[in-house]
Amino acid sequence: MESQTQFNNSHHSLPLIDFTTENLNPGSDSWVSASQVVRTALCDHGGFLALYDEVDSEVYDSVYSAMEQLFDLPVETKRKSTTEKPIFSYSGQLSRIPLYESVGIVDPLSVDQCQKFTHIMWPQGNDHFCESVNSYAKKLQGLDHVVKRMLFESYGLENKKLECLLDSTDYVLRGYKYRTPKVGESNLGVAPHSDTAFLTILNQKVEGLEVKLKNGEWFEVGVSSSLYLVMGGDALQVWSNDRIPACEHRVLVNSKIDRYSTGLLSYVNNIMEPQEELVDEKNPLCYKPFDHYGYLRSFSQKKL
Ligand SMILES: O=C(O)CCC(=O)C(=O)O
Ligand SMILES: [Fe+2]
Repeated sequence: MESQTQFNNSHHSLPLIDFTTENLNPGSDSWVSASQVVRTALCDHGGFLALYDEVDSEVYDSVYSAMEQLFDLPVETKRKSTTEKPIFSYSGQLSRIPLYESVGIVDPLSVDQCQKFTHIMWPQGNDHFCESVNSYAKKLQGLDHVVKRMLFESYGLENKKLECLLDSTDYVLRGYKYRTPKVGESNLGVAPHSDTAFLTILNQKVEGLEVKLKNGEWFEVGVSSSLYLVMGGDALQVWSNDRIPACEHRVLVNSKIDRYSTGLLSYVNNIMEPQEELVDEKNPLCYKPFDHYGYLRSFSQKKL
C-alpha cells in the first residue's frame, strides 16, 4: 500500500462529488477541480457518488411509480423483446438470484422509442409511463455527459474525441426490482460483478447497493433522489487502458419492502480500443480493439 494512504481517507469511502449547478459550468475553476476528482475517483475505485439535483421530485416519484406498474405486468409481457441489440431487455427468474428482476428500455432519450416500448407493454397505452421514463432519462443523460466531458478534459483529450464517443453511444434505462427474501432464502440481490457498459448511473429508492472500494471493503450507497452512483464498466476499463477499473458492486436485500432501483447505462455501438493518449511506457497497451456489442453477445446473461 502507498505511504500516503494513511493521510487520505478516500480509500475508506467512495468520494461524493457535487454536480449541483455551480459546478456544471464548463471551464470554471470548480469544474476543473471537479474533473480531477472525477478522474481520481474513477482510477481509484472505478466509480463515485454524484450529488445531482436536476431530477425534481415529481419526475423522480413518477419514474418509480412507473417502474412499479411495469414490474406488476405478467412475466410473459415483460419478456417481449423490444430490441435486436444485445442489450437485454428483460432479465429475471434466474435461479442463482431469484429476488432479482430487471427491464431495459433501449434508447429512452427518444420519445418514439419510449412510445414503442410502452405500446409493447401496454397495447392500450400508458402515457404516464412513457413521459416519466423519457424525462428521467434526459436528466440522467445530462449527468452522463458532464462526467464524460470532465474525464476527457482531465486527460487533455480533444473535444472531437468526446463528440465521436457520444455520437456512437446507445443508452438503456433500466429498472430493477428485488422482492424480499422468503424465510430461509438468501438476501443476495445481485452477486458482485462489474457492468459490461461504458458508464452506469444508478439511483436506488431502497437501500442495498454496495460498492467494493480499492481497499477491498464494501461501501453502502445511501438513498436519496439527488444521490447517484456513477460507475465505470468493462468498456471504460478498455478505453482507459486499465487505468480505470470496472467498478465492482453488489446488492443485498435487507429491507422489509420490495427494493426498486433505476439506472442509465451507456454502450458503445462501435469498435472500442484504448485511447492512444493513455498508452505510454508506464501503461503499455493492454487490449486489442474490440467490438462492444460482439463482447456483449459473447456474454449473454452469464455475467449476472
Ligand atoms: O439494483 C441495483 O442497484 C444494481 C443492479 C445491478 O448492478 C445490475 O443489474 O447490474
Ligand atoms: Fe450492475
